[in-house]
Amino acid sequence: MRIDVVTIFPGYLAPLREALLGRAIEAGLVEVAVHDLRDWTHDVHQAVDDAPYGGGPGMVMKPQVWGEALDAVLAADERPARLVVPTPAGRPFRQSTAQAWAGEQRLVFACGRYEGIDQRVVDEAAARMPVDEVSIGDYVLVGGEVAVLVMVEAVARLLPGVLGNPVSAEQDSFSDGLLEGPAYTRPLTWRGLSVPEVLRSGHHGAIARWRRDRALERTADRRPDLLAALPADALDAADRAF
Ligand SMILES: Nc1cc(-c2ccc3ccn(Cc4ccccn4)c3c2)[nH]n1
Repeated sequence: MRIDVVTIFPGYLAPLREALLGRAIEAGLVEVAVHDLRDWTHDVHQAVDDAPYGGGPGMVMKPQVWGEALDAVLAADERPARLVVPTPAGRPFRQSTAQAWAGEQRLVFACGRYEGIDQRVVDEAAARMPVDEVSIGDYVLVGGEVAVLVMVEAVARLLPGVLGNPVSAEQDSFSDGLLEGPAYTRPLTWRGLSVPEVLRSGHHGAIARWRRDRALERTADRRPDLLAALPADALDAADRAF
């Protein structure tokens, strides 16, 4: 997969080159290119924003600069691309979104700032490629860069070879519709707190049942919406007894 990010703050994307994802890039499992939007300005002030038509607070990012930038970035590789535009007004980005995007050959992320990007950039792009306007949560950030870091990590970890132990991607929180339960490691007792006995019993059936019960308990407590959204056949009799 090739990932391109266009932003006026390229430095914000430096963390993509760290740790697990950095190693995946070095291993050639994923390519990442970060581009400075200002490279496609032509005025001395390198203007990327202007006042909003219709008035209102803040500034809007200019369509001409974005149009030239996206044309150039898309032309740099023949693989078909999906354009992703983070915005507070987007459809929710979920694990299912990450799973769908993990199958793409190419993702191009457009990081807005100010009050966002002129809508015509999205509308014009949508005439020639798939475009997703997505939100990573119900809170307002200052720009799209942090959202891109979140989404790139969620997608990249699903790519073959990126995670050391691929099984864990399948056993993700949300992959079975429930939150993950508590996890423990050594020491057996820490500050007077011990590890639940069952986890040391060696009884794999009992351990699986205990873990499922803790996941159900936590989901009911913290995300009842997820529980309500489970398909009817997702809970077996033992689950219902819980
Ligand atoms: N889940 C999300 C995504 C964002 C996000 C993504 C991109 C941009 C580009 C600019 N802003 C600031 C801004 C503030 C007010 C209204 C519009 N935009 C962004 C915010 N916030 N929260």
